[in-house]
Amino acid sequence: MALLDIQHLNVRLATRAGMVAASSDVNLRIRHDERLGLIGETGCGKSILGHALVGLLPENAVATGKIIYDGENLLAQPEAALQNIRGRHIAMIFQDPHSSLNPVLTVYEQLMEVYRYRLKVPRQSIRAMTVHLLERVGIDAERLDDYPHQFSGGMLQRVMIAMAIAFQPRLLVADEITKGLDRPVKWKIVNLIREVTARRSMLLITHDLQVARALCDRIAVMYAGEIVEIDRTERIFHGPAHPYTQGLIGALPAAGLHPIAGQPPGLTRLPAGCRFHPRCKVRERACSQRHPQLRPLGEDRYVRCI
Ligand SMILES: Nc1ncnc2c1ncn2[C@@H]1O[C@H](COP(=O)(O)OP(=O)(O)OP(=O)(O)O)[C@@H](O)[C@H]1O
Ligand code: NI
Repeated sequence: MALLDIQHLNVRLATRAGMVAASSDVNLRIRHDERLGLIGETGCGKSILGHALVGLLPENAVATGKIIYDGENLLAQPEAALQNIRGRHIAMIFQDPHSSLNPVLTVYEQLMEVYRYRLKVPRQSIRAMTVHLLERVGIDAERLDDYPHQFSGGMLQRVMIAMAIAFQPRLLVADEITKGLDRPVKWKIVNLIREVTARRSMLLITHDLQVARALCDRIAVMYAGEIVEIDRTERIFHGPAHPYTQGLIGALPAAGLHPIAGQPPGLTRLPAGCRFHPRCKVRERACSQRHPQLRPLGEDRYVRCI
């Protein structure tokens, strides 16, 4: 059985411009001890999907379908139950440390807040636990009383990782955690993520296909709110089945940097038929008429193409 089973998830966001279809009939399983990548162009709904898993959707969101964890549908749980799951079972590493950390608190004070909120233990033990936690992510104990602005981007990302693993969650949702980092720092963070996810599951949301390749067992490709392909990582890179995935791989430097022509559709006005057909190089007449389903294409392989 999967650790997390997303079934027929639809997320709609009410905006002035109309309803944004951020997730459309998403079916996705995250297995035990698996790192699953989620890739796709900007605005295709990756972060909204990630937030749905931790019960942190924006107020204007309406979600239907099921997110099954431990036999329970998270979408049907009251906030109190979700608070118990968040952090302890499913934790998110947020995109931007600068906006997620409080600038007027030292790193120790922020981590203490994280612990104090959950555990009724004396201050002394919290200090020791915090030192231990920071050591796990490669930060010296002597930096404990520094403020966020005294840390580099890579070090702040380590603090964010520490906060996310503080309660040993079974699933980490990591959203663009290497964004904006210099190359060497980025690969150090990748190695740290590999270490801290050695015996847990992760959904890794990223634009960086090389990072996804280095970390993930399987990759799900999202386009205009839909999953269009799921496969084992190496097959995604060596023999992608969906023309959109082929386009993403073809846009990599190693493949000659050929971007996919055109833009993704706005999520308030989706094209009929296959959502990718206006940009697809191999489209046929039926592609503008029939909306393809995600269908199995061999073991562990799914594609949404006619
Ligand atoms: N709070 C919100 N209210 C209304 N629309 C939103 C809200 N948050 C996101 N959206 C819209 O939902 C869609 C999906 O956004 P999301 O942030 O999930 O995309 P993404 O794939 O994570 O993009 P990126 O790669 O740029 O982070 C976008 O069209 C976005 O404009
Ligand atoms: Ni995002």
